[in-house]
Amino acid sequence: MHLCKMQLLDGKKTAKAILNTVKIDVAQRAATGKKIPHLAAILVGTNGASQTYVNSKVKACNEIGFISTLIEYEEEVSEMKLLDKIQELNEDMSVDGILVQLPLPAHISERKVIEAIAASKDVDGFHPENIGRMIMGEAEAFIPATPYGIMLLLEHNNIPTKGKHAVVLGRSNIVGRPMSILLSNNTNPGNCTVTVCHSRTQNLNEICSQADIIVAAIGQPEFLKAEMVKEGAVVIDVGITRLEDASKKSGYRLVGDVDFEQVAPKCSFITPVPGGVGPMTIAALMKNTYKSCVNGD
Ligand SMILES: Nc1nc2c(c(=O)[nH]1)N[C@@H](CN(C=O)c1ccc(C(=O)N[C@@H](CCC(=O)O)C(=O)O)cc1)CN2
Repeated sequence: MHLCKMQLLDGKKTAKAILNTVKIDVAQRAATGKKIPHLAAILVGTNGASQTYVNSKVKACNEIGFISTLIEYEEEVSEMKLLDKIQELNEDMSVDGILVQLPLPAHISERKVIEAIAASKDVDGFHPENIGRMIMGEAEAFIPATPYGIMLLLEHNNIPTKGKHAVVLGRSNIVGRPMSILLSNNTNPGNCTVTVCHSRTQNLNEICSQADIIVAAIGQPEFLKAEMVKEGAVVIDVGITRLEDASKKSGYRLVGDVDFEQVAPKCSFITPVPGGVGPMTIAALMKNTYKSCVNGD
């Protein structure tokens, strides 16, 4: 028997509400003759998931009144050509935000590309300058979109975090590491005691089962099982894997890092996949782009 009633943390609904407030702010800017936010997105290759995510970003821009420019390159594009384009966008005063969709093909250095983007236009928040500013708790920092989206999701749904033990599964630069910093900050949401777990962690089940909040970001479908979760925990699922499924029109189904069927009945709150963290990532990116535009006023 489960003691608590599980509630879905609806990322789609929360993202819509956030995007609506940004849309109102953009309309106000337009009415007063101020600059409209402009996002430039670069997509390399034909990875289906990356195409879906970039298209969602362009669609979100259109819906809230941003200007968007989509720049597409073939898989074989040279690193130099990509870096030249980034330089051009850095110098283009009409552009407020630049993102390069990840992952990139193996012949292109993601690090070089990220560092080539002007920190002031790095709305993905991946540039070392923004990471440093985030660690220092500086308000000017652009926070990486997925962890920022999760913080917004916790905030908008009034999830208590102060003093809680949060376990972050995964130590990637774009999710796990920044997530652990944001949750430990002296903010609301925040003020958690954070444990970061990874592939070398010992006693993982024991650590997870002590967590009040679990953020699963390891990219292994249905990794988090019921026996690893404490009754009443808050579970945030960052994973999105496409598994072949001939019964679906798309030919695949989306699966998170959490075994939702098993885990959900034990949780106080849990994010679904799809419709959880994904839409919040887009909403956070739009907020960063808006902020960049306002910074230029
Ligand atoms: N430059 C970046 N690259 C990548 C990032 C990023 O933040 N910046 N994060 C991920 C992918 N990502 C954003 O780009 C992303 C992932 C998922 C979603 C999303 O809305 N997912 C939907 C399902 C969509 C589907 O049908 O597949 C959902 O969860 O409901 C948006 C953005 C890696 N790369």
